[in-house]
Amino acid sequence: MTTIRDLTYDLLRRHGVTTIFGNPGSNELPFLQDFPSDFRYILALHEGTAIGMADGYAQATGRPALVNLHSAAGTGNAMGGFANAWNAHSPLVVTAGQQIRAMIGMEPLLTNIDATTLPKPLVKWSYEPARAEDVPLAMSRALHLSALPAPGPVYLSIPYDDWAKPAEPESLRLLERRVFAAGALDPAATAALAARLDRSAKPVIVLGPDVDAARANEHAVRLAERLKAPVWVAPSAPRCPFPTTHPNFRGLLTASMADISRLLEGHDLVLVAGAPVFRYHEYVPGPLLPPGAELIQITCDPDEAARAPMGDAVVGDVGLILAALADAVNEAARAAPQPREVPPRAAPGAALLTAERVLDLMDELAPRDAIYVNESTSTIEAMWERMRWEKPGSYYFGAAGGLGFAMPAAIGVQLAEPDRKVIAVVGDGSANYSVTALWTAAQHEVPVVFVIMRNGTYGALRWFAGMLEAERVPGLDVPGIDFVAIASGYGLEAVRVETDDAFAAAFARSLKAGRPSLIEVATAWRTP
Ligand SMILES: Cc1ncc(Cn2c(C)c(CCOP(=O)(O)OP(=O)(O)O)sc2=O)c(N)n1
Ligand SMILES: [Ca+2]
Repeated sequence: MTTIRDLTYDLLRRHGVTTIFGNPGSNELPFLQDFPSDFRYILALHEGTAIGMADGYAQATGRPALVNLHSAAGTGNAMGGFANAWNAHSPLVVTAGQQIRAMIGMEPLLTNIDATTLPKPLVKWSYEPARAEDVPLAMSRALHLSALPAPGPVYLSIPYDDWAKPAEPESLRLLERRVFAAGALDPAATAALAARLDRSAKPVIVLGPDVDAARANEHAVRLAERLKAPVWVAPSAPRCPFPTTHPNFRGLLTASMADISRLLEGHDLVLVAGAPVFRYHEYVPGPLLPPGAELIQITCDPDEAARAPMGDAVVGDVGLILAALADAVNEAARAAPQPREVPPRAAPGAALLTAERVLDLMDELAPRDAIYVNESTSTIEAMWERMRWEKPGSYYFGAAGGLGFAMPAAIGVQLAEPDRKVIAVVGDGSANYSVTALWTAAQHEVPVVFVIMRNGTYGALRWFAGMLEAERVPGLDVPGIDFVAIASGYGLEAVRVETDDAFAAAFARSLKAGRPSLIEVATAWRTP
């Protein structure tokens, strides 16, 4: 007899989902029992870590990742991770164990009350099957839906007595299903779009995370080079869609209406690909576009297209559309953009290391194809100015700005990219939100280099307090945290450094160690 559990694991195998991230409770044990030897379970000590690892893994593999949480409490602990995954278009299948069907009505302990409401609106679909026999179809639907455009997290609440029930023979058909999304523009639409770009006197390209998710960076380069157009990265960037060393690269757009229009001033056509229009952050009112500018957005997300406050939009496969446009546009007659001004390397030997000096040392010492998972929130701008990211999948940041992403996501990314070095750059405030990730890294020997930038304060909030003229705000300092002791407590090798030579030596050691390690580096706080 094929049980619901047997068929579910077969479905997961067919989708290549053989890694399960999770933190179990009694409701989850029947799903996990007789755990198949061709699967691996990555235990997180907190559900925020579990979903963060799954998010990093899903984004780096480009395939659905499964995270199994404990009923309502586990789901609640993961909600910050849902926010990041939702904004990142991350294909996550999140399951939570539900109480036994015979008791749910009495709401005993561990009942996930109104389970499907809990994760909304941060999921594409949320479901608790009416019958045990419906679980395989629900899992099949969840796996397909999480990956179909726009990708995103889905949630299943499954009563724990369902797993041992027999699967209906007809549900075995689910194993054969293949679901593909089309998504290229028809030739006429491509030609019309290309013609509009060719007619533009001064086009500019703004790229978002879905270009990197589609691994379409090279098509964006070809299009920018043929159009001889400068390229900005869309604001609040959770990924790097264009080589920062390319002469057309201009940098990360500041995340306010007024600043974006100022930076794009003089352009008559703004082509946005793979990003919402726009993921603003600070409120600095101003024109949504510079005078005389038109905007065209290419997005995989119908809602992004529908909610944009200006311009035209095309919904489709971002990679296919960029590739077709790069083939269709003419070689522009104008001069190619001149390379941007890159800040000089920070001076060595300062009494207290500047963040810029740490970033420069990492950029110089790390392999060129290293991957940075960032949560040092006051140094984002400096990273985009200084770091040389050239390959797809070189940078990740929590897409909803929800802290607690980087440390676990770095583990997920490293599991997905064993041949590239993953470096988590985390502020001494952010490092506390999913600090349990250090234990999982140690237990599974995932060789992430965790760099904790210790400036003793919530730096980004200090900047915001200034911008918002919010004076005399409490709770902005985080002094006296000993990350070396914390890391050692979780079984991780760790070192504290105060000088650039000591940092360089420790960082070089960590890069070669082949096992996880943490470096706590004291940096001078300064307003970005
Ligand atoms: C889950 C969560 N809680 C709180 C915040 C608010 N927050 C907080 C608390 C920040 C300070 C982070 O400080 P840090 O030490 O990690 O980095 P910097 O000192 O470089 O800013 S930035 C920010 O948006 C958040 N984004 N996400
Ligand atoms: Ca800090």
